[in-house]
Amino acid sequence: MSPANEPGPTTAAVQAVNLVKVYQTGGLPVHAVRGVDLRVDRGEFVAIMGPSGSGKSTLVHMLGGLDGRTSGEIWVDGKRADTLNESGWAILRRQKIGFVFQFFNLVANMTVADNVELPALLGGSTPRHARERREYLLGELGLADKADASPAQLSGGEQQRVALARALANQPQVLLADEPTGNLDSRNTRDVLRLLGEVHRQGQTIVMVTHDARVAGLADRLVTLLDGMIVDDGAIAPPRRRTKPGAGDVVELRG
Ligand SMILES: Nc1ncnc2c1ncn2[C@@H]1O[C@H](COP(=O)(O)OP(=O)(O)OP(=O)(O)O)[C@@H](O)[C@H]1O
Repeated sequence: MSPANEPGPTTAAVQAVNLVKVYQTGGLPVHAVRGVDLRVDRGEFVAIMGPSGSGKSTLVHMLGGLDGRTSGEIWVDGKRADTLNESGWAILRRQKIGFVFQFFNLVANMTVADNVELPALLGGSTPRHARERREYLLGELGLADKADASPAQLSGGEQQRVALARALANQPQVLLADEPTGNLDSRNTRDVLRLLGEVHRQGQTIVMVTHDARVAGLADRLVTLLDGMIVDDGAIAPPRRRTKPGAGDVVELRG
């Protein structure tokens, strides 16, 4: 293990050490993640790419304790996390981790505003701070006028943006995002990317799975998975010409 990957009370927001996941399906093992070492420092924005089935979702689920590991270590904010039980993970998630996944799991009988404010309140924010944060996030995502709606009254793309606002409500130590723009049209994708860029500039650590090179181009660093292993890990060069992201944008690797 390289010194940069040594676990412990470091500056890492989240870290995997020799992380392995083997699913057992009908007696046949599926090696989804095969010994991944990944350290994400505070304030970094890491995009994870790779072909379908390469283990991207499994990796980020394990980093957030949503999927158990087969072996290896997970560290969150300098503390060992893989040894936690379910309730330990639940507390850690509430305090330190924000999630945006393809299934948004908004609470159906609560308004959009309450859905977004809840994690901040559970994390100890004052009601005023939770409301201000919610107003900021929904405003940035073009959803200010939906605050009093219920999730069922929203489109899929709107629900996805509410899920992002909820994940960021608590200013988590790390945001884990799995295809956060997966269901969005280009205008809504722009809103989401603008917000991710902005919270990143404010210091938010982000680990994001994406299939879209334009979305990955927003990150500082691109990690590529293949067959459950990291095959490339390098900094992303900023675009030479600062223009709006477009279909023809090329992501350059310095790695
Ligand atoms: N619950 C499960 N049970 C059994 N096998 C699984 C399970 N979840 C994922 N797998 C398998 O693990 C491997 C990695 O899957 P994973 O979803 O992590 O890939 P991915 O890179 O995120 O793919 P995609 O880009 O299609 O979302 C695949 O072979 C998949 O079939």
